[in-house]
Amino acid sequence: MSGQDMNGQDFGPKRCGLVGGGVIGAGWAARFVLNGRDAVLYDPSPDARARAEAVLGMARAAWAGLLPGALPPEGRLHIAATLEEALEGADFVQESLPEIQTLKCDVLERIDALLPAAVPIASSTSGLLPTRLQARLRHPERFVVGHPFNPVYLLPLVEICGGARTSEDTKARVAAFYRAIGMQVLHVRKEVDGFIADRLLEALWREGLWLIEEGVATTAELDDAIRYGAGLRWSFMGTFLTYRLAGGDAGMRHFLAQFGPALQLPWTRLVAPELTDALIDRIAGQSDEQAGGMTVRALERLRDEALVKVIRALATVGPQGYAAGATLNRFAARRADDAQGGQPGADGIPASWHGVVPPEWIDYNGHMTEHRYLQVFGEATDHILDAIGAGPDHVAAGQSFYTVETHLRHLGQALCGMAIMVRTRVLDADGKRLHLFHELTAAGDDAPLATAEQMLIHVDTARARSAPIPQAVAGAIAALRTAHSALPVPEGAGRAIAMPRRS
Ligand SMILES: NC(=O)C1=CN([C@@H]2O[C@H](COP(=O)(O)OP(=O)(O)OC[C@H]3O[C@@H](n4cnc5c(N)ncnc54)[C@H](O)[C@@H]3O)[C@@H](O)[C@H]2O)C=CC1
Ligand SMILES: C[N+](C)(C)CC(=O)CC(=O)[O-]
Repeated sequence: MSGQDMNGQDFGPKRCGLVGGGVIGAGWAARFVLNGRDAVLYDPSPDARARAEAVLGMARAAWAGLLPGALPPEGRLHIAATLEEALEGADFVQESLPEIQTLKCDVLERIDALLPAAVPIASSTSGLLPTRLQARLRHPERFVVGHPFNPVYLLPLVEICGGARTSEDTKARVAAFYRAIGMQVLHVRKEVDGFIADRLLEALWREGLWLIEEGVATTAELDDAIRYGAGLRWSFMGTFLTYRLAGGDAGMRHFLAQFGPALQLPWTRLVAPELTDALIDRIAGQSDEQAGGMTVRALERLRDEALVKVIRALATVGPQGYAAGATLNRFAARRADDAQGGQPGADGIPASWHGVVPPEWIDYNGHMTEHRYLQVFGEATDHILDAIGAGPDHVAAGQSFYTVETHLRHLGQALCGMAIMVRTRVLDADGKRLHLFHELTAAGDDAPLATAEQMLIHVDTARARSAPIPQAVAGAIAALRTAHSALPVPEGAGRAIAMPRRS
C-alpha cells in the first residue's frame, strides 16, 4: 500500500520514526506495525517499551475482530535508545511529545536537522498551531499536523492541518499515507487553535466541568446524558445531519427557526471553572466511583470491543457501509488488491474472482455463510464464460451456458474482512458440456478454503434445449483445457457425498 504525492509519485513509508511513545505515540506505533510498517520509537521513559508492547497487543486483538485475516504481515516494533537511532533511515516521522509548545519546538528543530529534506514530519498536537511549531525548521514545508484520536489504532479520524509554510505536496503525501493505513482524513482548511474536532470536544468538556462545579450533575450522569442519546447517533451522523432530521420534513431551516432563539438565552456557559484542588478532588472522586473498580486496562478493552462492534456494524449499513463503516470497507478493498487478490497462485492460474468478505456475508457461526460461496463460485464461472467468449454478447445472441450440477466442499473458513480469491480450471469439455473446478483460497495462500465442481451445458436459450458449443468458444475452451491439463488433477475432483466407510 502506498500513498501518492501531488505528482502521482508513490509515497509508502516503510520505516516510521516515532518521537514520544505515550498514549498517542504507542497507538501510532501499533497502527503502523499492523499495516506492515516498521515503527522505531524513541521515548526516554523507562516504561516506553512495556507500554508500546501492551498497546500493540491490544491493537492486535482489536484488528483481529475488525478485519480478521485481512492485514499484511506485521512490521517490526523497535524501541530506539536515542532520537538519532529512531530517525536513522526513517521515511516518515510522527511526533507525539507532551503538549508543550516549547518542548515540541526544541525537539522538532533537532528532528529537522537530522532528517533528509524529503522526509515528512507530522505532529500529533491536539491544538497547537503548525505555523508556530514549524517556525524554527530549516525545511518547514515538510511539516504538518496529523492529529489523531484515541485509540489511534482503532479510530479512523485524523485531522491534517498545514502551517503557513507547509507545502501542498506534504499535505497530499501524508494524507495518502494515512488513508493507506485505514484512516479517514479531515483537512482543516484554515489554521485555528484546537483544529475542528477538539474545539467541539472542548466545548462539551467545559460545559460538563461547569455542571459538576454547580452540583447539577456528576461525571457518571454527564456521561449517561451522552451515551444513551446523542452519543449513539453521533457515531454515524454528526450534529448537523442529526439536527436536519430534528427539523422534520422542513429540515434545517425549520430547526434553526425553532431552536435558534435559544442561542440568545443562552443555555450554555462554555466557561471552564477554575480547577481548584477541591474541584479536582470532586471530579476525580466521581470518576473513581463511576469506574466501579475497573482498571484502565479493563476499560480500554471494553472500549475497544465496543468500537470494533460499532465500526463493523456501520460497515453493513447501506450498499457501501456508512461513516466509519465505509472507511473500513474502502480500506478492506484496498487490502484485497494489495494482498495480490488478482495475482496467479503457485499453479500459474489467474484469479477468476477476488474480493474481501464483507460483514454481511458472515453467519451466526462467525464465518462466510453457505450461499455466498455459491455466489462467489457462480461469479467466477461468469468470469470464465466471459473469457471464452460466452459472456453477455453470447447470451444476447440467444446462446448461453446453464449450470446443471454443483458440488461444493467447505475445507476451511472464510472470515470477515478476509481477502479471498478463486482460481478456476477447465477439467474437461465436449461438444456441449463444460466441466469446471474452482478453488477458493485466502489471497496469497494456496490452501483451499472451499472448492466447487460444476457441470455446465451449452443451451439455445430460445428453444430451451442443449445446443453445440460454437467453434470459437470451443477453441477458447480447448486452449484453457490444454493449459490446465499439465497440472495434477485437483484433490477432491469427482468426489461424491458419502458417509465414511466403516472398516
Ligand atoms: N491523549 C490524547 O487523548 C491525545 C493526545 N494527542 C496529542 O498527542 C501528543 C502526545 O500526547 P499523549 O500521548 O497523550 O501524552 P503522554 O504524556 O501519554 O506521552 C508523551 C510521551 O512523550 C515522552 N517524552 C517526553 N519528552 C520526550 C522527548 N524529549 N523525546 C521523546 N519522548 C519524550 C514522555 O516520556 C511520554 O511517554 C500531544 O501533543 C497531545 O496533544 C492527540 C490526540 C489525543
Ligand atoms: C483531550 N485531547 C485534547 C487530548 C483529545 C484529543 O486531542 C483527541 C481525542 O482523542 O479526543
